[in-house]
Order: sequence, then structure tokens, then C-alpha cells
Amino acid sequence: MINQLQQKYQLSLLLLLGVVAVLGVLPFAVIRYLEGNLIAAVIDITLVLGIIMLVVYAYLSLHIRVVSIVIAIFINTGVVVIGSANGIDSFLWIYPVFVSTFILVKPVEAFIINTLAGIALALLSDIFVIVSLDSYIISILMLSLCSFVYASHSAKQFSLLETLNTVDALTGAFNRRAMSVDIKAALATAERNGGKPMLAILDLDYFKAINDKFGHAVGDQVLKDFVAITTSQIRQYDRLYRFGGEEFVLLVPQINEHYHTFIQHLRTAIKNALKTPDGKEITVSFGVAPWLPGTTEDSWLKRADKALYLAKNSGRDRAIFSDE
Ligand SMILES: Nc1nc2c(ncn2[C@@H]2O[C@H](COP(=O)(O)OP(=O)(O)OP(=O)(O)O)[C@@H](O)[C@H]2O)c(=O)[nH]1
Repeated sequence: MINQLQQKYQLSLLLLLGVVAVLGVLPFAVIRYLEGNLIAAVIDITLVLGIIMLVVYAYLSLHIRVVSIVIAIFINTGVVVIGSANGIDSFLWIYPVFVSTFILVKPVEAFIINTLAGIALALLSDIFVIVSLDSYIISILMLSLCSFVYASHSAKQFSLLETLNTVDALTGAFNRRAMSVDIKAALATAERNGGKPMLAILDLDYFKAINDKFGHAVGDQVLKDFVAITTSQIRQYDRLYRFGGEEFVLLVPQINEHYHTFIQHLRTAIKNALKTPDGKEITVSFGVAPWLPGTTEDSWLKRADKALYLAKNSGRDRAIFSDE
């Protein structure tokens, strides 16, 4: 989910860069050719074609991160080559290329790539007889530093946006939107690779009575405690989502033959740790549905919900498995 948002954003930036490369660099290639500067024209054309091909590949393959890194290295290499081959006019391209690098890759990576390109250009170019080396170093350093600060700030804002978009504000569990995306991904992986994921709906027992007796604020705290306890018991790639109210969904991407034991252990661990303010244990009912071939998001949730209904109706504080 998080990555999807970022991927779409990064892909739109790549497409924009492709357009800028065509509109911004192609006319120069033609001008260089008409001026008789064949080497510069060939380098410009190579740069434009290279960027177009990489952007198209990113669009088709969705290997956006890798392609972004390749393009960043490609345009920095290009600016070093053309800057040292063609003198001051092409040398000035280092400034837009440096800023583009920060759009393409992570701030630290951009800073490293830019520094290497900046040093290479300083060593290879012969324009420092007319341009002050000090001014060059200070101006590209200032540009990189400003871009670094701006790119780092944007990355932080992006991460905040992702959190707001995928996390339930009260409990910190993932929200339904994230759940739906992750379920679809788990189903696709299971169909393709033959793994076996599992989905369970976890519902706190007699939660209304806790609200009624201790108030809504205590009820809220119980929900937060439930998420903290459950999250501490599950593995790194297992995910907990707030389905609504006091109902949560647990998605386990890969189960083995011991998954009944895992669920019973989790249920007991929650019961032992989750308490009302007067120390009484709070129990949870589970409806568990391991993946079966042909499962859809809807049928998976329905099977888990049916199992949960049975768990509630047969006394609560238990797990019912839909494969039984
Ligand atoms: N404090 C608090 N209460 C909530 C929240 N969302 C839903 N609830 C309450 O959760 C309660 C759910 O009640 P019921 O659906 O009857 O479930 P229950 O009392 O747990 O009964 P069983 O599930 O049958 O064991 C309702 O009183 C809702 O008002 C929330 O965000 N905070």
C-alpha cells in the first residue's frame, strides 16, 4: 500500500523527466548538429534516447526504483562527458542535472552521486581557466545542500502521509484501506507461488459492557492495549488491521502445519495480558480462515466471519477454524 503510493508518485516524476529531456535537450542536439559539432550532438541524442528508453522500461516493468537509480547515474555521467567535451555551454547543464538527481533517488544517494560527478567534472574539464574553481565548488555544494534539505523534508512528509493513509488513528493498527490492498496482494502471491496465507477476525468479547461500566476512554485504552499486545505476539510480516469498532483482522502471509497452536497461543497471550481497570481478564473470539484455492477477498472475509459467529455463539473466548 505504502509503496504503491510512492511508486505512482515516482513514476509520474519519471514520465515528467522524460518529457523534460525530450523538450529540453533535443533542441540542443539539433543546434549542435547544425553548428557542425557532431560529437556534442551525438552525446545529446544518446542522453535523450537513453532517458526515453529507461522511462518506458520503468513504465512497463514497474521496476521504478532501480530505473530511477540507473537514470540518475546515467544523466550524471552524461553531464560529465558533455561538460568536459563541449566546454562552458554544456558544462552549465550540471545544475539542472544535480537537482534532477534529488528528484530521482534518496537524498543521501543523490548527494553521493552528485559529489562524484562534481569531482569528475572538476578533474576532466578544462574550463577552469575561465571559471573560478572556488565558485564552481561553492555553487554546486550550495545547490546540493539546498536540494538535500528540500528532498529530506519531502521524504518525511511523504512518510507522514503514508502513515495517515494506512493507519488507524486510535489504535495504530493498519486500517481497512491497507487491509484490502494487502489481502489482494496475499491472494495474488498465493495463487502464483503456491504459498498458504491465513486470515483471522479477532473480536473482543463483551466490549460494550467495558464501555458501559468504565466509560469510553477506558474502552479506547483497552483497544490500544489489545493492539499493542497482539502486535508484540505476531511475527514481522504478520499484520493487524482495525476492521471496525472492536473487530480486527490478522493477516498471516505464510502458515505452516502448526497454525492452530499459533492461534491458540496468541489467544491465551492476549487473555493473560489484556485486563479491565479492576483486573478482570478480557477475552477475544477468533474466526480463522486459512487460504484455499479460488479464495477471493470477499469469500475469505465471509469464511472468517462465519467462523467468528460460531465462536461467539458457542460461548466466546475461543477460536473456530473454517477448515474444520
Ligand atoms: N471505546 C470505544 N468503543 C467503541 C469503539 N468502536 C466501537 N465501540 C463500541 O464497541 C461496542 C461493541 O458492542 P457489541 O457489538 O455489542 O459487541 P460486544 O459487546 O463486544 O459483544 P460481543 O462481540 O458479542 O461479545 C459498542 O458499544 C460500540 O459503541 C471505539 O473506538 N472506542
